[in-house]
Amino acid sequence: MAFTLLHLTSLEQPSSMEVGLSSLSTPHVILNQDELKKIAGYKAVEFVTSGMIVGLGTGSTAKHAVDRIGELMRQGRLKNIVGIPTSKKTLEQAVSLGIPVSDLDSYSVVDLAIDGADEVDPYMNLVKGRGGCLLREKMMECACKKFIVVVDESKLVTHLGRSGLAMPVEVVPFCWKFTAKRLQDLFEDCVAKLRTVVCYCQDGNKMEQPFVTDNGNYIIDLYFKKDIGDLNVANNTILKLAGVVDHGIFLDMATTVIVAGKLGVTIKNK
Ligand SMILES: O=C(CO)[C@H](O)[C@H](O)COP(=O)(O)O
Repeated sequence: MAFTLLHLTSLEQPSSMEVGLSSLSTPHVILNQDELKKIAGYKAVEFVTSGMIVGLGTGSTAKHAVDRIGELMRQGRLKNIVGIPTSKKTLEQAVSLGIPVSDLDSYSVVDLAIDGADEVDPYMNLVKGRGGCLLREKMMECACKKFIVVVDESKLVTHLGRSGLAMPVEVVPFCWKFTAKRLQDLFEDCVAKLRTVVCYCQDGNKMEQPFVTDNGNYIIDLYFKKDIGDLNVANNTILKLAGVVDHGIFLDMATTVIVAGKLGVTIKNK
């Protein structure tokens, strides 16, 4: 794997960030997490060239990349792009920006995908799906020649699953409690929880409902108290369980990881 460290000031910056970045020459300027996400997202778009089929990821970091593609298309600096969105939300964003969109049925090979991640380990393995779009993301990212992951430095971990945060698994709604129990039993000291969202009823009362993915499925979030061990074993064991559609462990898929941190941008290639 090769590393490149760029200083933030060496990036071509969006106008809205000019104030924050031009003052980077002054010590002690601290960029917030969203500014770092934007820097990573914009940097990835430098790898997009006219005529490409581009996988459009989902989440607050990927959103910046999609915005930037739209901006460059409006300016005529990128032409003939076709976007393959990984969620209904990204589809809406792309359409609103005037980016032509299609799907994997029409384009089974994607030139380049840009997407965020929840965790990135030193081998460029990922946890994805805390935004709930892991299945479409995995389908698209399996089909792409290059997969650029864009993150701020808070997403870097030494080992996936140790953060104490969720490892998402998409399951069919049918007997989801049964599947959740079986998932929990696969690992020592693991807690499986159905992901829910709070809705407001007409009478103003709050109600908790299962989070439903774009594919009509539920998400079971796994929380590990102990190391999940060999990632390939975890990957296969979870996938084998009937009722599981897919999970958020993305092994050996990223070809480039762009990390925006307080000291600069790191680009890591496979
Ligand atoms: O996998 C994802 C959505 O399913 C996102 O890429 C991941 O959750 C990172 O999101 P963000 O960029 O908002 O931190």
